[in-house]
Amino acid sequence: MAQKLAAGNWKMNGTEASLAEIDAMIAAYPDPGCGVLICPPATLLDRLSKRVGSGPIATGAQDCHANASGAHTGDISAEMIKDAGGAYVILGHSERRTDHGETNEQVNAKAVAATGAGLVAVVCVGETLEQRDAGETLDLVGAQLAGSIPDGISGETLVVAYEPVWAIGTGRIPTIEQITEVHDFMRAKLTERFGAEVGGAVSLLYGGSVKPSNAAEIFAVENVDGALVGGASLKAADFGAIIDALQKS
Ligand SMILES: O=C[C@H](O)COP(=O)(O)O
Repeated sequence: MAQKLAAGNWKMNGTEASLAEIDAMIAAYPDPGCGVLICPPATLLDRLSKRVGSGPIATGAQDCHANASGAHTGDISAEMIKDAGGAYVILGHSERRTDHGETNEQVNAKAVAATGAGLVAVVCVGETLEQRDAGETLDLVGAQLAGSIPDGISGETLVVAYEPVWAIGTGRIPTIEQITEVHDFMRAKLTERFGAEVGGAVSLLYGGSVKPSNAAEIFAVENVDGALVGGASLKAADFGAIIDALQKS
């Protein structure tokens, strides 16, 4: 059975002062009944990891290089993330695929590096509005899953996030039927490739304009095991309300 996970992606937001939001969240949810993950910018990962200690909040990074070390200015490796206290790394986010031209093959290599270093890879997939309007969503998501996820993963080493590009930061979410269709499809594809045990154990997150006001209906979808939250993860009150909705789902 897949773990319920509320994951916050702070993107390129946050300084020392932002860590106070985490204190507020720990105080409000000392024992959340679901997994909670925060992926701050790399500059805060070590500080945040020390702040949350061995408590219920896990930390992670937003990207890693496929190599363990070397001449790659500006990049960080999976080993460095682990060393900074991170347990997860987001890979193939649409903002990386768009801003940095990341391909499925590169995401796959990064996932190999991440899991090899003992991290959980949070692999992101999702269509643009043009692709949805052209009826290409399932083909695109299927190709991203096939290309970005390496062989040999398990429910303990992989999380998949479905994030329609047109829903990210726009306040617009797909219909519940559309979310259901894609999540059922992803579960079926993972099961087909990795078998029922692994396919059923991979947490499938929905991401894109998740807020306290829409979280409960999204979490009611059978194959939605949680959310990858951007903007609403920056404020303890909003992210806390999303955690609360996930606990109750
Ligand atoms: O990684 C998170 C997603 O891109 C969603 O961002 P958002 O919640 O701000 O729409």
